[in-house]
Amino acid sequence: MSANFSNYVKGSEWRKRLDIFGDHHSLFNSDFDEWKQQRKVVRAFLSHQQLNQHVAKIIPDIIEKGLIPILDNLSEQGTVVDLQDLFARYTFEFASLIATGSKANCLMRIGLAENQFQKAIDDACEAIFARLLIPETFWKLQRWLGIGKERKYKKSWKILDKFWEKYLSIKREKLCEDQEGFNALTCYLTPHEIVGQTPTSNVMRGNIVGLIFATEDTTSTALSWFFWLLSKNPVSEIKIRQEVIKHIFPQNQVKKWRPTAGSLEQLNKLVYLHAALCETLRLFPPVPYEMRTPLQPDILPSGHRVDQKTGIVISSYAMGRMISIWGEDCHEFKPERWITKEGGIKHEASHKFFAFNAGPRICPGKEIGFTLTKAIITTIIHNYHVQLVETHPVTPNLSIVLRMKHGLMATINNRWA
Ligand code: HEM
Repeated sequence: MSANFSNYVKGSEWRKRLDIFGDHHSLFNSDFDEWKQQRKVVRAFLSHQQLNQHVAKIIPDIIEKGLIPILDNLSEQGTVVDLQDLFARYTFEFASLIATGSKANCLMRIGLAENQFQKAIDDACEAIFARLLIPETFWKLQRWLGIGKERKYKKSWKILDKFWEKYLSIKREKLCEDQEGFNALTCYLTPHEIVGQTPTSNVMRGNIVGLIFATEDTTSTALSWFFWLLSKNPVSEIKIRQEVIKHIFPQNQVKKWRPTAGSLEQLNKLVYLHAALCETLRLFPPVPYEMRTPLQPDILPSGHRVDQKTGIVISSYAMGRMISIWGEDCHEFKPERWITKEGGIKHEASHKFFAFNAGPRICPGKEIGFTLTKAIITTIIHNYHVQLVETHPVTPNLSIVLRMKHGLMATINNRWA
């Protein structure tokens, strides 16, 4: 993935199974020079100063106006909530704003309407997983007959197309009076200095839908497993609460905490929280495996010989649980393994900690992902007590994203009420 990157491509086998994220010109499905070009654009976008400023504004805004009223209400009513769904709404709200500038308003309608984008992505990811397991002729036959997971895949495609058309028409109408801050779609349509010429509608669709998926699904999945792991390791929750109090309220005037544009920086001081997040991503990487095809025969570091006919699957889920990589205690949740003797964050090489991929195709949204997760975790842990429903089954879904099959049911209690 790193040392011989150019020999290991996503290739046509990947593309035909994940075609919902665009063709061979789009970021997620391209290789070679096409990918380099798209990658340059997405990197420039994600590291742009204007985006950083926008992110610092919208995260506190979504939490204050969308999430906190819901959490307060759940606490007052004593209602059970599916945290996985709630997290997906929070991250979708964010993803929609940075990708298109449009508000999704899906935190307003909780309990009333399903998040259609999320449902379409979930169904598509399950169908893609099936496409990887069953013979090609079989899923192609299912697609032709419009049955099974292929029926859902087709429906998902239509829903995502509808979202895309809506985004595009809103944007085209409002382009001149765009007050929604820095977002990828405006950059594509303007065209912005980081994009150059406006790409085809197909490429834009693939990249925008892909960006929303990459932002939303990964971070909400990480959040769900984080709270599940914390429920099994209450000492870690206490440590995070103590750390928040120590660093955010140094004068000991402990009170409610809401993130503000200025306060997001404070989250970087929370070493134990960062360690607990890395530990979650080690044990439950939202993207549980990567697939590649070699262009030329090669010998893997393991000694295995591979050639053009070898489909390579690298399981980050398995890697996170290997004694040879993480030691005898690899199955334990131990945030301490990420903390140096001096109390700083211990950085692990990406080929060891593979949750964000490794090499040139490493996730370009890693830092934003950490900010997004830390802001909501700190808000929830400091202000509320989360009690998971003990009897509710928690199992991973069979999909290309490691979501929970039945969600994560919990009750919420406001600590300040
Ligand atoms: C916990 C959070 C996240 C995790 C675990 C994660 C993980 C990954 C992984 C494993 C890949 C490689 C997938 C592949 O092989 O195609 C990837 C790609 C990508 N991620 Fe993330 N991601 C996270 C958050 C984000 C966020 C918040 C953003 C955007 C703000 C983002 C944007 C992207 C993009 C654009 C790519 C495609 C890069 C390329 O193909 O060159 N990710 N991510």
